[in-house]
Amino acid sequence: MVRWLTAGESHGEALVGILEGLPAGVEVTTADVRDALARRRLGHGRGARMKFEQDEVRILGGLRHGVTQGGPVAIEIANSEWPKWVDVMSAEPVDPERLAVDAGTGDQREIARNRPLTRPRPGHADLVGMRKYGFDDARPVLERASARETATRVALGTVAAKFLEQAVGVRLVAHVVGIGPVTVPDDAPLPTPDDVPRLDADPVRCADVATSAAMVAEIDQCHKDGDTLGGVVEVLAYGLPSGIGSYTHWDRRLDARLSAALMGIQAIKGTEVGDGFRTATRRGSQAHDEIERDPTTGRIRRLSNRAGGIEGGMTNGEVLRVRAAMKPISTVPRALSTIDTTSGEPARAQHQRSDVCAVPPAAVVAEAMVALVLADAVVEKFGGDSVGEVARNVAAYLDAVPELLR
Ligand SMILES: Cc1cc2nc3c(=O)[nH]c(=O)nc-3n(C[C@H](O)[C@H](O)[C@H](O)COP(=O)(O)O)c2cc1C
Ligand SMILES: C=C(O[C@@H]1CC(C(=O)O)=C[C@@H](OP(=O)(O)O)[C@H]1O)C(=O)O
Repeated sequence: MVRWLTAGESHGEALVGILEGLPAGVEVTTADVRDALARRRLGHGRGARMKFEQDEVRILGGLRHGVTQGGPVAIEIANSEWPKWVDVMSAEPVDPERLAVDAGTGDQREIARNRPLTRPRPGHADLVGMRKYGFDDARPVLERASARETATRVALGTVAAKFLEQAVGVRLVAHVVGIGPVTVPDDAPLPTPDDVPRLDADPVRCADVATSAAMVAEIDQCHKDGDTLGGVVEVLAYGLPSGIGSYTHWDRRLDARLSAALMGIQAIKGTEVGDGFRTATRRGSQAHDEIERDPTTGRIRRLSNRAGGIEGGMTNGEVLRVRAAMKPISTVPRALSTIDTTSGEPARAQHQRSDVCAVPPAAVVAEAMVALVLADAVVEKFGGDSVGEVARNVAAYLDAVPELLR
C-alpha cells in the first residue's frame, strides 16, 4: 500500500509531506520537485502570493544520492512569507500584547494580519470550520483549508510519477479544458507527454491555441469585474497496462479511487471518467468502445476511448482520462453578503489578496493526485520492493496474458 500525509498551514513556517510504501530505487531529485512546484505556481489569474512564493524545498528523508531507499520519503516546503507571520502563526505560546491590535502604531498590514477574521466567506471553510472547531476567528480555519497545502501533494506526486515512469513506463499529462463558460471543443486532439513543455508555456495550460486565448480574455474580464472563475481540468495517463484496479469490490475500483482523490482537492465539485456525464446522454451503441484485433500487430484495441481507459473499475489498456470540475474562487473581490460572527449583523465577506482563477494550478495538483493513486494501485497489482522488481513483475504479467487476449 502506498499512502501519504500532509501537514502545515498556509502562512506557517513550512508544509511537510510524507509518502510511504513506494519501492526502493526511484530516481528523483530536489530539482525535479522544484520544477513541479514551479509549474503549480503558474497560471493566468493567480494572485500576488505566487509572484514571490519560492516554495523552498528540502527532502528530509527517504532518499540517498538521488534514489529512494524504500523507507518513507519526507519533503518540506518552506513558506517564503514566514518572517512576516512569525507572531500570528507561531507554534509556541505568544505574549498576547504582541498580538494586540494597536490602531495607533505599527504597520497597517501587520494590524490586518493580527485582527480576528469574523466575516466568513461564502464558499470557503470559514463559517462551519469556526463553529465545528470552536474558534471565534476564521484564521485557523483558512490556514489549513487553504489550497497552499496542495504544494505538498505536488511534491509527493512528483516522486510517485517518477516511480510510474521508471517501473512501468507510464507518463502523465494535465491540461485545462474549461475556464468558466469557455471550453475546449469535444473533438480537440488530446495532448501527449511530449506536449508538456508547450502546456507549461501556455498561460492557462490549455492545449488548444484558440481556446487558450479566449480563456485568458475571460479571466481578464472577470478580474476587471471584481469576480472569480472556476473551470475543468483533465489528466491523461499514457502507457498503463490493463488490469490495474478491480471490479470485485467498490473500494478496489480504480475509477472510485481516482474520483475520491480528485474530489479531495480544494474547490473540486465534480469528477468524470472518460466521457462521464456526456455518456449518460447517449445510446449504448454510441457510448461504448467497440473491440477489434489489429490486423497487422494482432493486438486487441478499441475503436474509440469514450470510457477513458477504465471498464469495471480496471484499466483496459487505453489512455486513462479523468476530469475534475473546479468551482469559482470563493474570495470574491466584489465581496459577497455574510454576517459578522461577533455581532450577528449583516456584513461583507472578508477579502484579502486572492486568486481570480486557479484552474491551471489545479490541473497540476490533479496530475499529482492521479500519480499517487496510480502508484498505490500499481504496487497493489504488481508488488515488489524495488523498481526493478516491479518492472519484472509487470513484464511477467503481460507475458502470462493468454495470446488471444493481448
Ligand atoms: C490551486 C488552488 C488555489 C486556490 N486559491 C484560492 C484563493 O486564492 N482564494 C480562495 O478563496 N480559494 C482558493 N482556492 C479554493 C479554496 O481553497 C477552497 O474553495 C476552500 O478550501 C473550500 O473548500 P471547498 O471549495 O472544497 O468547499 C484554491 C483552490 C486551489 C485548488
Ligand atoms: C498559497 C497558495 O494559494 C492560496 C490558496 C488560498 C485558498 O484559500 O485556498 C488563498 C490564497 O492564499 P494567500 O492569502 O496566502 O495568498 C492563495 O494564494 C498556493 O497555491 O500556494
